[in-house]
Amino acid sequence: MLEVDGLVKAFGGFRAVDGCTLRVNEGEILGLIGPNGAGKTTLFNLVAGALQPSAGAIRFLGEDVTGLATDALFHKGLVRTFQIPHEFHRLSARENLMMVPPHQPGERLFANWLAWGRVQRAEAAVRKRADETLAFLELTHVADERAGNLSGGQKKLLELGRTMMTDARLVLLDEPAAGVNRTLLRRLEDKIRVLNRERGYTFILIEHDMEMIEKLCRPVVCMAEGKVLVEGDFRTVRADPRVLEAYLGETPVAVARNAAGHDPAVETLRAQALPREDL
Ligand SMILES: Nc1ncnc2c1ncn2[C@@H]1O[C@H](COP(=O)(O)OP(=O)(O)OP(=O)(O)O)[C@@H](O)[C@H]1O
Repeated sequence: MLEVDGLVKAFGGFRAVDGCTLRVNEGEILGLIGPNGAGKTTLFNLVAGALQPSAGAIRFLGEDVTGLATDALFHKGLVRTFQIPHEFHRLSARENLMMVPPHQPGERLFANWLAWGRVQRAEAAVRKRADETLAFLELTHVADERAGNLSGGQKKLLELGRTMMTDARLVLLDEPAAGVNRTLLRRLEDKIRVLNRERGYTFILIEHDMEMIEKLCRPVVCMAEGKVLVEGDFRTVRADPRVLEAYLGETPVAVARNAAGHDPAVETLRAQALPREDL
């Protein structure tokens, strides 16, 4: 579904993405992990058309989409969510969803005068889809609430809902678990799973929450220094010494020594870098 080949993004002399090659097959939930600064979000920005690559190629559904802008990709079914939700905070949750579908007839002044009935029918259809989306996400009770007043988890669910207002094929989720409480996190995981299994969405998910990665993602790709370091199922990636080395910035020998308990500082670092003993 998505083929990324030798992708590079340079900021001045620094390569945030440095020859990244990656495949995503239809139906997968691919987990993208890696230490801070590995280039994950920059890769998302390149794939979603928010940044122009310095080199390399991106193909989506067999078509070369390198350098296409976000809205062109959106129309092809490639959409993304943000680490920090981008809601219109003064609009209600429902209105936020209703804003998503492009080219609504009511957006054109003359259509409002000349084809009032058509505008009304189109708006009713979008409203129905928004209400179905809110029901799916179990957010009906906050449909009329200002989006700015929603909790962090509800905003993340609403972000997911925005992707459901389009005919998305590939959804890029940037840290969906960040700032979400445990209860809403379980719901978010369930909804991602249902969208994947029952509605045919393919996902790439950037996440530092290894529990979520383990539950949802196959395959898992670990990036470091702008490149794919290791790819495989969660257990394989977790067991790979290069992954621990990338997270801790240690040589394999030092990691092995510290794993034997010689340096309590590294144990602390490991606990901080890799929450809940996951890696
Ligand atoms: N616009 C920019 N200009 C200069 N450097 C940038 C820019 N955007 C990102 N970088 C740098 O590129 C590197 C990769 O950043 P990126 O945000 O892609 O990493 P990440 O893997 O998503 O990290 P995190 O897990 O912390 O979100 C970082 O060193 C970052 O400072």
